[in-house]
Amino acid sequence: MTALITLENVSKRFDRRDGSSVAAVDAVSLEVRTGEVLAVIGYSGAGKSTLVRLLNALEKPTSGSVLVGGQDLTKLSEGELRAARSKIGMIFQQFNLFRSRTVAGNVAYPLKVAGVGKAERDRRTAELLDFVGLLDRAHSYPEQLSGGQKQRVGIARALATNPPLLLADEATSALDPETTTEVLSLLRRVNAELGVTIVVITHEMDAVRQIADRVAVMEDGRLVEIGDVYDVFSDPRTAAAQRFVRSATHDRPSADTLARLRHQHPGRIVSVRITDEPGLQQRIDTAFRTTGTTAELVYGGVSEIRERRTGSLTYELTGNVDAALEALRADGVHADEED
Ligand SMILES: Nc1ncnc2c1ncn2[C@@H]1O[C@H](COP(=O)(O)OP(=O)(O)OP(=O)(O)O)[C@@H](O)[C@H]1O
Repeated sequence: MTALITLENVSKRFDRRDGSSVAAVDAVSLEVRTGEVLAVIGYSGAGKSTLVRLLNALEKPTSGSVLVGGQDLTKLSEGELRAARSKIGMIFQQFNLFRSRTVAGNVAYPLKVAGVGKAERDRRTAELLDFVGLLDRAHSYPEQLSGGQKQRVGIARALATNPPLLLADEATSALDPETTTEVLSLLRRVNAELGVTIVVITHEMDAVRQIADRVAVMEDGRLVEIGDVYDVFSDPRTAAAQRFVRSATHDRPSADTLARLRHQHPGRIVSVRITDEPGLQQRIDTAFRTTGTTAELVYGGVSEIRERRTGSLTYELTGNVDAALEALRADGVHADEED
């Protein structure tokens, strides 16, 4: 798969008032593949917004290069940058719609700026509003719309000039969970039906789970983990990714739940990772049976990511628990004793 965006060893430092400086983005190398949905996650201050501003050339890196569609953004003149930016659609948390323009006026605006004639503008605007399901609201004003509808207008407007790339900066953070799901499924259609590559910046792991093909985890300006969303969810490698996954999946007991489980169950509490490997349940049962261990299922959850099974089951084990754990691990089953 070819790369639409390549970041090579990109850093962005900002000077602070006290004379020190902060690396908002610190030596990040990253490829965004043509046609994928890549989610970039991280807590507040991790450097996500700065990364987006580097991708659309609103910031220049202190060092490193940013290639979009083979063009090094750091080497372009201001005129060339404007042209490059017009090939990148953007949507925002606060929608950033023009309040004084109608829905159709908002969507047509980038076409007007690009010098597209009225007839073609009207045709394209209607086509986009139809795509996002808002044709009947063409003459409404933004303030007459719900948050989800506003974001759908934002998406239509971002796509007006047919950009191959869409950047979504916290695009669902102001929406309730149900509306979030609607907007995310629209973005999935934008990707699948229009072939637009999408970079989603978010602190919401649930959004990642619903939309992304791959996920990149940022912490203190650095890219600490990147992988297929299934792999990162089912086997997060770094502490930062583990924290995020825990926040979105509730298949492992929380500290409170664990305390209660311990109170009710005197045996040892062990969580086993569930993946989509065939025959996994049978292998788990065999490890318990052959070691004479009694297993009582006390907690757990199994769900799907990208149509693949993932989750965790927590057992109270009594009997020869050490031998059971050894048998599980020897068979490649990931088992953690809860501490
Ligand atoms: N223009 C700036 N001047 C000085 N420091 C900045 C500037 N922009 C960002 N920073 C600093 O860089 C770091 C990363 O900020 P950034 O906004 O990119 O993080 P973020 O992950 O997007 O966080 P949030 O979700 O809160 O926006 C922070 O420490 C921030 O204070």
